Amino acid sequence: MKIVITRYLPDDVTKELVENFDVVMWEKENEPMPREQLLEEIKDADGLFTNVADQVDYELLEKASKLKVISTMAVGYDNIDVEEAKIRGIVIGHTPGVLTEATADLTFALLMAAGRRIVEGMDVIRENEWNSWGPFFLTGQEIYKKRIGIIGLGRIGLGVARRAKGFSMDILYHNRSRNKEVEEELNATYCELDELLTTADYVVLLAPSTNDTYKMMGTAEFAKMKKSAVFINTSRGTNVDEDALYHALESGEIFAAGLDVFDPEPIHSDHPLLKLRNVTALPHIGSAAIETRLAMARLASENLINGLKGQPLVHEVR
Ligand SMILES: NC(=O)C1=CN([C@@H]2O[C@H](COP(=O)(O)OP(=O)(O)OC[C@H]3O[C@@H](n4cnc5c(N)ncnc54)[C@H](OP(=O)(O)O)[C@@H]3O)[C@@H](O)[C@H]2O)C=CC1
Ligand SMILES: O=CC(=O)O
Repeated sequence: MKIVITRYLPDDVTKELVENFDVVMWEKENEPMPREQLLEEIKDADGLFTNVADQVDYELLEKASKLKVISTMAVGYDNIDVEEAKIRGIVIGHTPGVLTEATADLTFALLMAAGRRIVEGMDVIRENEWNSWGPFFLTGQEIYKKRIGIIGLGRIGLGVARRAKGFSMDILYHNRSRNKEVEEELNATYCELDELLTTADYVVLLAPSTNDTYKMMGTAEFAKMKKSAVFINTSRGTNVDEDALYHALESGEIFAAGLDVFDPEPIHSDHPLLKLRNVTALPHIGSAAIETRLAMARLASENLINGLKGQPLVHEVR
């Protein structure tokens, strides 16, 4: 059987794949296999090892007449046309859990960086704008004992909430359904989105990208937030109306934003949001800790091997 791997992966990750299958692997780690090549290679492939940046869409699936398993090295799978794959009997694997803590770390790092203007501080030094200590120079927002509102308190949201508890923060969350265990463990309070937006000092978005969450943060939502509030998005860029966010940040409707995800990705240095000093932006590195990425790659590999051997995947997208 043939498998296609769309990024270079180290030998210890691919060892078992190479022993079991004919492997076509793109030679670069940080650049995608060109779309034309992927569309060609997929024609006689049984398995695909992919990630958040490849579009596994109708066009690709139409060409993939032998494809049996799609394994993504990610928890989110909004880049895959799941419905179309299911119609074709293709199973899909993903990597929940192993990336939870690293992504929660990065989310909290962004929260602290945006709230306390950390990157802006470094820019000030680099640009020789540090003249003296000033009473209100680079003043940000406190974090300790402030209120955090988490939209989408699942695995990663829970990790963020646990970190917030360490900072004695008051924790609000909004999901479609309540999680009583989390409420007990963290003394977290469930509330409607409106209450979360109007009262939280830090609004953290961690819901998946779905039809329901598409641009769920827009003009009306940012207008409800406090002027001193900080918005953090480590979910997906599609969940946010970026024009509305730009306006809210530029006009001072909200204090700052910390963003790891954009729509589309990658963004370039001329992106309007990057012109704002109150934006801390990262290139989609939520799970980018070395141990985490290795665990994700190994899990994605296991999913692929199991699927092609006709065994249950460790984590199947249902
Ligand atoms: N920046 C990065 O590098 C990374 C980003 N991610 C993103 O984080 C997302 C979350 O991952 P993870 O925590 O593992 O996923 P989970 O499925 O564990 O959590 C998602 C949570 O979102 C809630 N949710 C779903 N739909 C809505 C909605 N319409 N409104 C409010 N809440 C909603 C769900 O609760 P309920 O069903 O009750 O609504 C659930 O608790 C991923 O889908 C991915 O997009 C993940 C890893 C790394
Ligand atoms: O964005 C990353 C993911 O794992 O989902």
